[in-house]
Amino acid sequence: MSTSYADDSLMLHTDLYQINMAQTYWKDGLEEKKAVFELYFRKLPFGNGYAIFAGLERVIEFLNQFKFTESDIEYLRELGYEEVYLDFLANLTFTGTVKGMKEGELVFGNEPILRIEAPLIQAQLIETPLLNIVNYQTLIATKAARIKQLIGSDIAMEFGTRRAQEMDAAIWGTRAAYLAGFDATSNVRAGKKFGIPVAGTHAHSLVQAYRDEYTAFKKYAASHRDCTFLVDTYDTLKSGVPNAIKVADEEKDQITFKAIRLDSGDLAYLSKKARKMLDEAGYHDTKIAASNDLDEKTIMNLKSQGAEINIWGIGTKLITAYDQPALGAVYKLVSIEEDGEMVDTIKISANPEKVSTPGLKRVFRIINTLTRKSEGDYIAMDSEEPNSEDTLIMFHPVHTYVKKAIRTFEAIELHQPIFENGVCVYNVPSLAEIRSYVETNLELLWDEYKRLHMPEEYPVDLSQACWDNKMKRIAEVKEKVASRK
Ligand SMILES: Nc1ncnc2c1ncn2[C@@H]1O[C@H](COP(=O)(O)OP(=O)(O)OP(=O)(O)O)[C@@H](O)[C@H]1O
Ligand SMILES: O=P(O)(O)OC[C@H]1O[C@H](OP(=O)(O)OP(=O)(O)O)[C@H](O)[C@@H]1O
Ligand SMILES: O=C(O)c1cccnc1
Repeated sequence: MSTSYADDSLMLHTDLYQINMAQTYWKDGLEEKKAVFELYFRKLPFGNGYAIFAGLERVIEFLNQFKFTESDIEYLRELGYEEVYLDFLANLTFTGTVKGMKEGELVFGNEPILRIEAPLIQAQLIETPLLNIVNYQTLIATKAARIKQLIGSDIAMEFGTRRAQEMDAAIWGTRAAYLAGFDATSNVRAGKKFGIPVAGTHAHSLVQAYRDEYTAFKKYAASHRDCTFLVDTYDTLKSGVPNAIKVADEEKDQITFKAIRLDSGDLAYLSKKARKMLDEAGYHDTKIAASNDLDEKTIMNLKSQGAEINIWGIGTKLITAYDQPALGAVYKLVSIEEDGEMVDTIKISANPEKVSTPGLKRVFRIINTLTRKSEGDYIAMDSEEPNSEDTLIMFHPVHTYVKKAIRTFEAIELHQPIFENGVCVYNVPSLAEIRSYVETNLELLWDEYKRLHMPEEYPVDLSQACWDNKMKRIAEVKEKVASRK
């Protein structure tokens, strides 16, 4: 049996090693030592050309409630932590400064999505929950954006709750899908919690319960104005569609025959045949919904076969990010206080793509003022002002010979102040605002970056100063290592 606590919190929703590292720092008298961490992923998911950042609202909620409760401390006491350390933890509040992208921002590999400046202990304790939130929600938002991009003005319904990795994933996943362009969800709690439109049809069990399709549709029609009938329980074309039309004819003035739903068989073939039958019966406005393990690949396939489907119900493959179940965002230390000064830190790897970029940085989206399209993102040191430069040189951070010079540009800073010294200073936008932000942002990208298959690589470049700083730190580390030999 699990135990419920009246004062439950998410403070222990972290890895034990964070609490152990915090203990080391605290014991060493480092509770005020400042650190700067950045949260970013390296590789875009699903082979997509962009990702949609989601999760900020929950990150803010978490940081606003950053406080160990009595039962948290009691549990840590049971684990054997010493009393003086527990006293310190019990009094800990979040005093850090956070900058980051807006929710719904288009994000790319290797650019800091969130930047946390805080006492090392605090910054360390929040690593795991922040990654947990951002990794999942960003992944689902990106998957949803791929699907919505493909279906355009067709309706996308999120049906995944029964298949989601538990309840939190269903709720926050459907929010991520909605902000990235989905139109509705079947999850009623998500409707109540976030104001997402809820919608739904009926299950095969309705037909099975009445043991007869005609009766089931008739009874449904007697209790609902808007009707979508699931027509594939017995035989879609011989029984399902004819029964739906018969009931609609009989109940003409009582119901709106919104749609039929197909959930098995050859969806292209059945939808074309069903469309013809509905049209012949005069139901030109009745739509055809489809479900059954759909994702962007199947939908593209169905579209290429001329499927007559205008409502797509998508569950398992969206909510579980079936073809890539993790984003892989990381949280890296980029600067640390030493003798009262901040010094930049680096993590070296044999793989040049994995070498971290040291120092406090800002991210700019470089908009070409002639085309109003984005030329790429530009990561600069905190003190740099790209807008004051006449010509911006953008070069690939690994293959540096790949470069371009841009003269007509506007550099839009992507990081917003989120927390200042522990106080949230960010005006959290509504979901509707986030949705339209995603839409207008996608307009900034050339189509080559947006195609679903093998998109062009969107440039995420370092300023010269940022690149020089990185090279300097690499040289320093190499020298240090060499002198130890
Ligand atoms: N015309 C089509 N072209 C490509 N894929 C299709 C087409 N029609 C259906 N599909 C997809 O093929 C898969 C069919 O899966 P499956 O064989 O499990 O379903 P089924 O037998 O039709 O129904 P059931 O769910 O009852 O098993 C689904 O993912 C479905 O979305
Ligand atoms: O296929 P997904 O993308 O995961 O979408 C959700 C699925 O959930 C339902 O099936 P289920 O067999 O659970 O119940 P049903 O009896 O209502 O069909 C529905 O019919 C969809 O097929
Ligand atoms: O409303 C529906 O049709 C629905 C809801 C959840 C899962 N599958 C279908």
